Amino acid sequence: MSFTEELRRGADPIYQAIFKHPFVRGIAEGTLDKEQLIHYVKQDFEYLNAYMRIYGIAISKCENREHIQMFNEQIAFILNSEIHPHQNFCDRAGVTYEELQGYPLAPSAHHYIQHMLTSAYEGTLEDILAALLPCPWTYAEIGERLLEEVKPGPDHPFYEWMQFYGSRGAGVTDKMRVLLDEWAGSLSESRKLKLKEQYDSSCRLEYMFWDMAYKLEEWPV
Ligand SMILES: Cc1ncc(CN)c(N)n1
Repeated sequence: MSFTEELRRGADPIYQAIFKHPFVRGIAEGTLDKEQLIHYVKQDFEYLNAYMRIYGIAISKCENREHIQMFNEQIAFILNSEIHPHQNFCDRAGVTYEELQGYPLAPSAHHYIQHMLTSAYEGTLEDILAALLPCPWTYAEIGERLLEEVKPGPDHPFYEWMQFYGSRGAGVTDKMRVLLDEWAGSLSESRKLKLKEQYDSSCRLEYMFWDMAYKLEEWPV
């Protein structure tokens, strides 16, 4: 079993909890409230901004152009393509995308971003990949499962969202996995354990991000 297969297997209980989360079920059933969609997009716009900055930090640690190009392509993907699922939620909520931009982070989004930033500033490229990987991996699996289960037509309120994440194949997930498996091959068991902690924390924070959007989480004071 490859290192990233081990990571995925170890985090399976978290993946299963994500698949059952009421926000994810609400996408499948088309039952999310306007406020929940708006809260998600406000937070995810900032999350993806941070994610691109972390790619930038990763680029600063790359030793060759092939790896720089990979991270660069992923920044372009977020800027040019990952606006579509946000637009789907905005259309359903009856708001413009622009009016949901520039809001402060809610606690769980803040925690997730700080976790990735710590990996990026204190760690190596392996640490960064381990912390970043659950983002594309969980969404690809959610999208594939929802397409398979719901078989949505264009009249489903979240048709574009499901198509976007469910029909891209493994894409960026596979690219990151190939690199992480290659690099992990020469690491000690204790370093691999540290990477597993990075990965598991991001999986848990993916769950918390959905929960934050569903419950309209804000700072209590
Ligand atoms: C929190 C989060 N995680 C993952 C993704 C999918 N790139 C996202 N848009 N937002």
